[in-house]
Amino acid sequence: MSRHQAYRNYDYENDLDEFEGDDGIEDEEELSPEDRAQMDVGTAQVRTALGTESSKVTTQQIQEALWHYYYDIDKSVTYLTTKFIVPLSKKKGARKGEAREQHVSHASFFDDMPWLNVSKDRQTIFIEPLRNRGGLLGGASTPSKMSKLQALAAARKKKADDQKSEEKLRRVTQHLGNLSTAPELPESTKENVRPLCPSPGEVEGLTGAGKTIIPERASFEQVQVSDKRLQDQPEIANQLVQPLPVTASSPLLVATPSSFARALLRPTTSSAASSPKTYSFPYMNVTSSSTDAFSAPSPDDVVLKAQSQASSKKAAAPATKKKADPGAKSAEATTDGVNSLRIDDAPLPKSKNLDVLKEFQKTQSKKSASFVVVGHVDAGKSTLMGRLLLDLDVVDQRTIQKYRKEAESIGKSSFALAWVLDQRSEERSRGVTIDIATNKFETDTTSFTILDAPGHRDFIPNMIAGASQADFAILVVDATTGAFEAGLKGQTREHSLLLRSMGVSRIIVAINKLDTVGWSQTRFDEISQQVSGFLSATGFQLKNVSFVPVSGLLGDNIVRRSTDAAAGWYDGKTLVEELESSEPMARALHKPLRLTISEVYRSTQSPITISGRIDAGSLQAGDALLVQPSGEKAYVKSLELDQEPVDWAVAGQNVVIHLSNIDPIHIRVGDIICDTKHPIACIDTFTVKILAFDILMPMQVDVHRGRLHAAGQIVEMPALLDKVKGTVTKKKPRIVKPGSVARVVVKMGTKVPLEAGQRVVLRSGGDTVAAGLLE
Ligand SMILES: Nc1nc2c(ncn2[C@@H]2O[C@H](COP(=O)(O)OP(=O)(O)OP(=O)(O)O)[C@@H](O)[C@H]2O)c(=O)[nH]1
Repeated sequence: MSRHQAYRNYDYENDLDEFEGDDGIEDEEELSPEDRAQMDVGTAQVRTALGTESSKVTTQQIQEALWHYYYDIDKSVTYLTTKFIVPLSKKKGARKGEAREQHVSHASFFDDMPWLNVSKDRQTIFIEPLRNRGGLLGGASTPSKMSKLQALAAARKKKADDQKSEEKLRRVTQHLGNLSTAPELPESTKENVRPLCPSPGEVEGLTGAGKTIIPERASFEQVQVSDKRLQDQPEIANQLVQPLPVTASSPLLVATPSSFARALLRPTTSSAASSPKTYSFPYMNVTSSSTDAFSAPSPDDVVLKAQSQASSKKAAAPATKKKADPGAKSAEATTDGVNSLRIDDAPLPKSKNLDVLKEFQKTQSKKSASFVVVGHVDAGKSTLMGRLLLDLDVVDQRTIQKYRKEAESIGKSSFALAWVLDQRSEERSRGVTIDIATNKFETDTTSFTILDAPGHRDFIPNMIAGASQADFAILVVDATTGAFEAGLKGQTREHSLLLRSMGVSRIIVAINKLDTVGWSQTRFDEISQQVSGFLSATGFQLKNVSFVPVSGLLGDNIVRRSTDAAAGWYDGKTLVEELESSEPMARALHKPLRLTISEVYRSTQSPITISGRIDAGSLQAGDALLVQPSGEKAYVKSLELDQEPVDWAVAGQNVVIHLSNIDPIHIRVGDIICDTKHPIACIDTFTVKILAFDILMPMQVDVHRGRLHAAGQIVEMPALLDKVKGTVTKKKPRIVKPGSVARVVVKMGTKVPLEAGQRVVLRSGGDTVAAGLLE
């Protein structure tokens, strides 16, 4: 028996309390006789598997591995080998390598290179020259000795040369000291570093005597040597101005500019008349208009500013308030400008600036409600909803005939009604609902949204998504002999638990397929009784639970009363009547906007269209929204309710929103759309008060909230709580048993948009292990 199985079979009520809690928990766990026997057998098996290497590990190490891997011999052997045996041999290998490295020399390094194996007779032999190279033209190797006369002449020449160059250097240094391209600076600022590019003003200021004047639009030929002292000493002047071969008297001889030069350096406007063939560098041709180029807003800035002003009057109000502080205003304007910059150039949608809640109160003629249809696989959920839509004329008979023909062709004629909801080809070919299917219908009093959930256990996450959008639920139970019992052990039970955990309190139990049991009242009563007991144990109040005997396939007691004589014993409400008498949940109209995206797609109205139920708050066309976790802003281009364009929508409504000014990469199913001023936070650790459906311990879990699901881990279990009062009954339990309420801390792999008051479901290994409320 594995330890997990042992946990399941544990007598929690009697024994677990001793096991849990602070006291004595940290003590070493005693092995049971069963564990001890298994440990001994395992140890022997591991030693056999390790063979000669088994001497390298101790019995304690083997037993720790066995305990850790739940007596899995293979895993334990792999662990021991990698941890204790292979590293040793690796280390040995490493030491050998080190030793070898010490003996490696540069010469021996290339030993085995084939191109070094050249036979001796083919190797080049370098022969030393017999005597030193000679002097010029191969003359004597040492220079011949100078005569006394030659030496005297050479010494004089050298002295004269030295004197000449010293004098030259002195004069150049003196004149360099006098030269400056800048006006005299006050002493205090002389140390300051000059900017590399003087401003036009500075250039204009260089007019004092003794300065080389470079007028604002100086051309090569206009550069003149104006320093008198330099003019007096043309030799030095020539040396100084060599890079610009210009003299005061001679005009600069210039070649005709090439067409490339003409294109690149257009003729200067000022000198064009006097010297049309001269060109200036663009940066010397600075005009006041070009220096001011960025002082005024660009045409783009003007357009963006106008758009952002038009988009929201609300935004304009705080801006006017800030008039008193011009500094703050300009800072604000800059921030606004930056914020309004978008890659998408589409104009922002216009807003009618409606008071949405007032509008809602005015037009509240019909209730709107969403319900989720849940139950065990093949209980007949889709068929029941198909029938409902057919009998309410939402779907016409011709469509059903078409479906029937198509379904017949693949041998699934009984699924024709289910195909009204099951639209995917995979769902139709498998005869199984995979994802939530939505549809709408209206009665005299209410506008309903159907959320048809899949029954198969593999698609529980989709069922959770459906339940999170619903005001109430229809639990479909298959009355066929044996099917109900199977369902109660399966998803009838799990779905009910999930509904309760998701905050759904009203359930209509449709006891379906009663045609297969001849409309047996006994069967109906038996099922009603069992389901009542089970639901009340789950936490539902029986006043919120009602039972209707139906046949989805034949349409009895759904929209019309059953005409079957065998069903005459039932005089209660039809399914539709039960739906109409169900009150939708209270709407969080005054809270900040929250909408969980259930679909993202491209539509004719917009490349990014989303749909989902507004959990809280309201929105209208033109509104700015924030998408979390991407943190990107989007705008509501237009809205649809029940496939009709509308100006606004409120909490509780399933809405289609056509978005603009956002890249589709920033939006995914499961993301939250929220108010830009009161955004939902993205967190990676949260505390949740949960009801455990299975044994909980620090473990990996999948966290589900609506369409969002992400990997996480229970990292702490701070307390067990009293189910009714919520008070702490035990601190730091090591495990939480099924049916207990506890406070646990979950750490997520990534940050996700979650906030206090939201309901989450924890799943592990394909099972729902807990559900609860974020604290
Ligand atoms: N006899 C009889 N058969 C029914 C009735 N309702 C549904 N069925 C049959 O039950 C089968 C399953 O029906 P579905 O509507 O696909 O069941 P489901 O609960 O939606 O299935 P999943 O969504 O895949 O869990 C089909 O063959 C239906 O024809 C009914 O009232 N009477």
